Amino acid sequence: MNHPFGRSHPVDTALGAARQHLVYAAIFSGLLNLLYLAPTIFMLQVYDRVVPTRGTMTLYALIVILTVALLVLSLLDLARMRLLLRASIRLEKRAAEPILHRILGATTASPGERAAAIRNLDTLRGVMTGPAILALFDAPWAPVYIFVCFLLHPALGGFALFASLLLAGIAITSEQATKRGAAEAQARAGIQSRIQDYAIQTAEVARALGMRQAVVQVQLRDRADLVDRQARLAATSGGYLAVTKFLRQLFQSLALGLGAWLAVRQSISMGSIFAASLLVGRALAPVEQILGSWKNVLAARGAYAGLSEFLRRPDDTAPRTALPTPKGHLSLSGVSVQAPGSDRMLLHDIDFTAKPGEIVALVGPSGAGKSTLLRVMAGALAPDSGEVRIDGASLTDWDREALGRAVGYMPQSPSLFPATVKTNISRFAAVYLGGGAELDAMVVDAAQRAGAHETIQRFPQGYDTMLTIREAGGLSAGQRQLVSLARALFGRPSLLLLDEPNAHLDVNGEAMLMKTLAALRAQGTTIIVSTHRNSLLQVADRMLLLRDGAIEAVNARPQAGGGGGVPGGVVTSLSPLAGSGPTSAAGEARA
Ligand SMILES: Nc1ncnc2c1ncn2[C@@H]1O[C@H](COP(=O)(O)OP(=O)(O)OP(=O)(O)O)[C@@H](O)[C@H]1O
Repeated sequence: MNHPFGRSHPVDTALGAARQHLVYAAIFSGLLNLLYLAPTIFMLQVYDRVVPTRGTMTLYALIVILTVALLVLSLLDLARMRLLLRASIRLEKRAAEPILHRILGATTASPGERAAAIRNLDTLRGVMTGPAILALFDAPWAPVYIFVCFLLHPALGGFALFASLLLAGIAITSEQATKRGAAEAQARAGIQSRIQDYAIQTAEVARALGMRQAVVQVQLRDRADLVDRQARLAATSGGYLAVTKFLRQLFQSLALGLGAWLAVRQSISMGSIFAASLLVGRALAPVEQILGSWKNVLAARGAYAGLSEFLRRPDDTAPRTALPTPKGHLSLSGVSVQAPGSDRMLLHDIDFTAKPGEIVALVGPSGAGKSTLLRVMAGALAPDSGEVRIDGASLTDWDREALGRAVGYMPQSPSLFPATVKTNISRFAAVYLGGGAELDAMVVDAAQRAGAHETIQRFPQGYDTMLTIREAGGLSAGQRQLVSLARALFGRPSLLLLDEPNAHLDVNGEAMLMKTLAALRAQGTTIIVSTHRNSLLQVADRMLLLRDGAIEAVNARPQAGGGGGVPGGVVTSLSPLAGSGPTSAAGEARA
């Protein structure tokens, strides 16, 4: 699929696309603000023209004009709201796709950063139709009201100018005072919501292990911290808002007083007294509006900055030149991976190659880096240095989607989606292949080769059984593993990466898996399989021993009777691999 926004900043592109609507909304705001003057002019005319001349006909005419002006004002207001709504829909349409692609496609982002990115887009879209943007649109028109005040009398104009500058100053001070706290509170709220989701998911374990009290206490502490931050922020911005409200009301009344004083001195007409008060009020209103919705303005700014930062990462979703379907030549050179946020090496300078029709068993003690290595080989995790190549092309040069369809990856935790078993196995292929008998046949073929067909048929609705959002998806650990294996085998991949595929399989399942792997090897599939159990080693051509993130040994398959070079066969070579014995399999492997 083409991602036309992959290379530039998709939010800027989307905002650019919504610009026309925003420009019209700004123009409408101008007209609206001119029409807001209508009641003031009406009042001036009533006091200064109608009352002194007792001109009832003039009054009727003025009422008609005022009614029309207010009607047009309401229609413009409605049209402006619709324009902003359209702009937000446009933002969603243009930005959601590239951002979702990046969220799922970025190899370097943490889950928190991915979750924040989509939340930021929602925030940005929400602000487009909220009161904050209206206040921002109205603010530039305040000078018009001040100008009209000047027309009434320079003293009134000067007063309006002073009042609006003072309130603008307060608004800027408020922004400075709350900026940092707001950003921190927003970041904490994001973390907090993720922790809470996790606590809900793991509630079962917490109940069983008597951890409820403790988990609740920890949650309460975190919540209290967040509430405290938010309360402090609200108190600060609330204080500024209260001062602003007080000053605005005071200034509005003082304008009336100033007008009366000027009228007594016969410098202005009677009508101008009230007009001055209304105009000053109108000129100051946007400042108060902006302060009232400042939280949203800050949130929008933070959201935009957050999205920009996220989108500055390398774009893994950008289209690449189509390469032929891979045959399965895998090579790693100098691959190193660091633990996020520390300099601990999870993988260190890995050099390794595998060719089509070969099964390599990845072994090593717990935490040796087997899963990490498989994730790197699958392109799920980008190495910090070094290169992974498939059929000679670097992973970064492959079109990730096309390559992914030729790769079968089965992670340690099956990670199934809340969809039907068929949809899961087919990797949502119906979206691009369309459904139909051919797809069904491919799904059943994958399930049969994974030894999952019979198991799936025993599910309540067979292949159409819906997996739930719950962590286990409504299946047993072994069943999940079978479905995940079938998904890995879907589409007959040329490179198969399996992370402990037999961890939950029964004896029959394991025997079936070994038969499948042998058959796939015969068809020329490259297979890398990590395991803690010795049985799978019987089908392996080579064994790669990892320890502390580094390759300790690569050796040919141990044959019964020591033919492969490991004295004592597979079983004796495995126990040290589990990390307990003093004699390492590596030593044996080197022998
Ligand atoms: N996201 C992560 N952040 C930090 N450290 C990590 C992360 N994932 C894995 N590790 C660390 O990387 C090391 C290797 O983990 P990995 O899961 O690759 O080991 P493994 O050999 O597959 O272990 P096992 O046999 O228990 O599955 C471990 O020390 C682990 O603590």
